[in-house]
Amino acid sequence: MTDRGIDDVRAEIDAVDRDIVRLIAQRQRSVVEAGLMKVDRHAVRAPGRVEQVVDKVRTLADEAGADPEVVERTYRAMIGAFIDLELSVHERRAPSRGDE
Ligand SMILES: O=C(O)C(=O)C[C@]1(C(=O)O)C=C[C@@H](O)C=C1
Repeated sequence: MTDRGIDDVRAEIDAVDRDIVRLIAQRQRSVVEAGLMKVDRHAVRAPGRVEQVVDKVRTLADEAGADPEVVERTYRAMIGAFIDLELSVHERRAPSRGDE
């Protein structure tokens, strides 16, 4: 038997969430910088790069003892949100001519 209760486990989850959000903020700064370097909306979406990232994090998940399926789905959702952010940053820098 353990003395740990649900509050202890949730405190641990909350601490992990603080780390995750801090790392998402760090990742966001790099993603926005990458978006500013790209020439058009297709380059922002970079579908080949998305698959590379997903392959890489599935391997990292295996090594770390995380479920690769959970990690892949988390990353696809996160990258989708980052693509929207990059597109809005890109659009503000170079308003679309509607032909991309
Ligand atoms: O690697 C890039 O080019 C990025 O902009 C980063 C990132 C990502 O979040 O991983 C975001 C948008 C692209 O679709 C591909 C990958």
